[in-house]
Amino acid sequence: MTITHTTLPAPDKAALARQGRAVRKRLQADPRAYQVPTDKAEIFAFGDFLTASECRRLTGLIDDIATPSQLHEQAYVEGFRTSYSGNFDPHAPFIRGISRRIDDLLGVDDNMGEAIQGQRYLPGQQFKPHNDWFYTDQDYWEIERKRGGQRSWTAMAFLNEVEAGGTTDFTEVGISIEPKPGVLLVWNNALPDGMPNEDTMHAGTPVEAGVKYVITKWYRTRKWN
Ligand SMILES: O=C(O)CCC(=O)C(=O)O
Ligand SMILES: [Fe+2]
Repeated sequence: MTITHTTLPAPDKAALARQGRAVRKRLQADPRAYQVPTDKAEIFAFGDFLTASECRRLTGLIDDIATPSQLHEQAYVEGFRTSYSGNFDPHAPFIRGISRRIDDLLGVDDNMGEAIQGQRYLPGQQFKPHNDWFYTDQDYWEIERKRGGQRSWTAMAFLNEVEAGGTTDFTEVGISIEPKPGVLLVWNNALPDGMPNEDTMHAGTPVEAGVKYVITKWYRTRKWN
């Protein structure tokens, strides 16, 4: 029997629906937001969210903090997420400023967001198709449940131009987004009713030439700690 994750109990469903509505309303009213035309998932893009100098500064910080990326799944799958990543110090004024700008854009309280993570992919490195929301039948959920619960929205920014490869592909929606420095992607990991949206499946495809740098901020339904 195949168990799809949408048939599992959905903790935080009401909160996800509520947060979904609030953020959707705010983004759709924002003239800077471009909404990807699909009814499968709510995906928005903002051009020039970060300046060139902010992008440069962030890539330098990623080089300082990056260590091999972790996966939430207990059984580590070889080759699944081969990038290097690390969390920025959320108290550093520069990071706090960027973090607040993302909170503001979404209209979400800053204590709901995880620490911003920086990520670097060298040629051959990738993040295979995955969902950002937690699989609540996995052992890690017991920990995540207590530190903020289910993930709601994701905000991810590209920091540089990649020579070849390294696109962000939403495999179920059928779009492939090329890294452009300063562009911020924002998407709802849940459906409007608060159930996990399987169609938010996405991948960082292998970098073929050059290096790829991104930052990601994941939001929870409750206070993150
Ligand atoms: O690097 C990418 O394009 C995708 C990154 C990603 O999926 C994530 O940080 O959750
Ligand atoms: Fe992701």
